Amino acid sequence: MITLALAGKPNCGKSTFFKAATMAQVEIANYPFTTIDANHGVAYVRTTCPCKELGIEGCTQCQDGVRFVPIAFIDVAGLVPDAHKGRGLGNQFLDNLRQADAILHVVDASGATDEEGNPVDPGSHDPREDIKFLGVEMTMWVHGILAKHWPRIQRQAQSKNYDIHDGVADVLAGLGITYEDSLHAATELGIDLQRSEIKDLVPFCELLLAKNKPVLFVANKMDTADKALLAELAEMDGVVSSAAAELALRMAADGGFIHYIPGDPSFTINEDANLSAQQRAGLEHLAALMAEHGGTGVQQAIDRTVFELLDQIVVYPVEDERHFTDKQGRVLPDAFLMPKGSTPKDLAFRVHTDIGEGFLYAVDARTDMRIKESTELKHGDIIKIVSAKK
Ligand SMILES: Nc1nc2c(ncn2[C@@H]2O[C@H](COP(=O)(O)OP(=O)(O)OP(=O)(O)O)[C@@H](O)[C@H]2O)c(=O)[nH]1
Ligand SMILES: [Mg+2]
Repeated sequence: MITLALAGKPNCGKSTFFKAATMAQVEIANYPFTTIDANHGVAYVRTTCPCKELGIEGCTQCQDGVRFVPIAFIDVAGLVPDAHKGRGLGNQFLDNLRQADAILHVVDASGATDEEGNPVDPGSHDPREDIKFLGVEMTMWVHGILAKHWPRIQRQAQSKNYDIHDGVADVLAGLGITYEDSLHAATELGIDLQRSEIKDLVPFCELLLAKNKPVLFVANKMDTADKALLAELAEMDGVVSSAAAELALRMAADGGFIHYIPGDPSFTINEDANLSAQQRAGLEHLAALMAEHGGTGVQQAIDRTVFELLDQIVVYPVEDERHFTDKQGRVLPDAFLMPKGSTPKDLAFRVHTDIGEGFLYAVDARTDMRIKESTELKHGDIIKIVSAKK
């Protein structure tokens, strides 16, 4: 499963974002290091369910044609500058980022927390200062891991059957870094690792990370941020969000007060909702905020990370290609996230190793035509796999 992690300095709203996205019970408070042990949960990527477009009745897998595909989500303890040297609560939290395919870097755009995450008057800290540090911490953490092993790797790489890139891949495998990643990064930088001193390998580590842990910048607390500053942050190719607003909306929807599908630009108040004047005013305030920004940004941040940074598509395997169902008659029962460039055979293996091994051919359910095993699947494809193994 695709795994995303939330990272950033303490008190910027990571757990609020996590709670809104997963509806898990987690601790949220206005002081640094509220979260110590990482929270793990399930969040969802939003996509359009093909059932509407195809006019298929009886889909129970989507809400009004909006389909949510699960991903794993991790909320990590706050990081402070020099965390890689053990500052703050140390670098063990960087370790939690290992499992993540991509990172959402949450920044408190309201400037209401200093660089250590302590509450300060809104606007008294410049959030632009918080943007760079995560990349620096992550790079220096990877550099630290490599440094620990560097003399041994260089020594071993003098032997014939052990290349220096094998050494890099061995110690950084936990981060998903491979032999090819190391080779490509060294080639791109024009460096010979065998002759490099570890102190000169910071750009190498930075490049390895850029390729393996893409980061989306999330300017959170937009509800209390300075408008001009927010516009500037939005220009930096990130997503502007209010995790607190999203959490309030999801709780209100859960309580039956409003109709809101996560990621929608607006919501409607249910007519029979018994709301106090204060609750109604709160919802009106949220509606105005969403109208200004086109939504709360929480779902948008997750979707952009998965579809743009990680280049995923959603594919629907079915067993009955005429009715778009499984054998039990359930409409579009599964939705799989797969990297762009995946083929029907990759999908077969994703369904089950046996199905992959017995792969015979695939049928595009929309056209009812056979497709080649090497055909590149498209976002929204509905595919029947025919396999010798059942
Ligand atoms: N105004 C506003 N406040 C927010 C928003 N998101 C979170 N907060 C507040 O920011 C404070 C910190 O929120 P948390 O979610 O605990 O932050 P965190 O990043 O998990 O903090 P640590 O676990 O300490 O690293 C709380 O008082 C939240 O209510 C937001 O979108 N807008
Ligand atoms: Mg937290």
